[in-house]
Amino acid sequence: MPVGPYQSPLAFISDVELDAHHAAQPVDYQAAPQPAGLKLRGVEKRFGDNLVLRGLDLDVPAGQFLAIVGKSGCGKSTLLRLLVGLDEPTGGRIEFVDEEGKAVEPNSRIVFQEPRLLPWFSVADNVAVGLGDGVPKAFGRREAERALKGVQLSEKAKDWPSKLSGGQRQRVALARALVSRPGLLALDEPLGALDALTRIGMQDLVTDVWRELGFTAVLVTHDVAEAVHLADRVIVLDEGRISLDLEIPRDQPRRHGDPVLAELEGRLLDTILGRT
Ligand SMILES: Nc1ncnc2c1ncn2[C@@H]1O[C@H](COP(=O)(O)OP(=O)(O)OP(=O)(O)O)[C@@H](O)[C@H]1O
Repeated sequence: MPVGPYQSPLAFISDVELDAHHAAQPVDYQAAPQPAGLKLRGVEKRFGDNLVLRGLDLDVPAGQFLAIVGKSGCGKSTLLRLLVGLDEPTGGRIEFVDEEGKAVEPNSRIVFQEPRLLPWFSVADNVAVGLGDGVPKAFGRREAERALKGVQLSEKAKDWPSKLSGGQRQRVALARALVSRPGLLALDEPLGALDALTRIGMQDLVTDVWRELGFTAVLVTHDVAEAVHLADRVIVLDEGRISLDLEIPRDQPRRHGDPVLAELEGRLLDTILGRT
């Protein structure tokens, strides 16, 4: 990604879309977080001749944890980008609703597979970037500390990102997304680059922050076990359509290897691989 010598540090983030996305959304940071549910009607996305999403209808209640799985190239990231406003549908509409079904303006954030931290900012300043421009410094510092505490990384606030492990960097990226108390959090394979044990720890952390903060979460993952472990509901995308919509029970603690969850994982895999 080319970064010219005279660009401001924040221009780098604009290049990776993040800040452009944040800057586009004026947010009242003092307001209580308001989970934003989703209402998709006939959502279509076309890139030239390539019709990637073919008229999706989907209702996601405010506060739900939805996971999207499917073969590589089926349109998962494309859908996620539409949900957070990084791109626009070429047909249909996406509406955001509160818990009573009333229309709301969502405060949405996204976490990518790569943490995309600014190497010349401290960990705390990287988190404060998530508040956008124009917030008072003391407020930014306080909120960054709060968000870092939420991802159990308070002791690293003053460090440079280069001193952190991959898992810690991804926790900073999560804190940067959460610092503005989003109503909708999109997660695009956020744990995909982590080793297996770090990944399990991060899965538990994501569950904890989701429970505590109450935002609507939409996770894209290649890992059906991860989808089943984290989400209330998993949808399978296949050639631009939803081929399975599966509710995942939360009536007992979720353990890796649980036979009920394993059966659901099997159904998801069979659907993705066309074995049904
Ligand atoms: N900006 C773009 N311009 C043109 N085509 C695009 C663009 N973004 C995505 N596509 C195409 O849309 C289709 C779906 O891509 P997308 O990244 O959404 O798939 P995915 O399911 O997330 O894949 P993966 O699991 O490999 O990440 C692909 O055919 C891709 O080439």
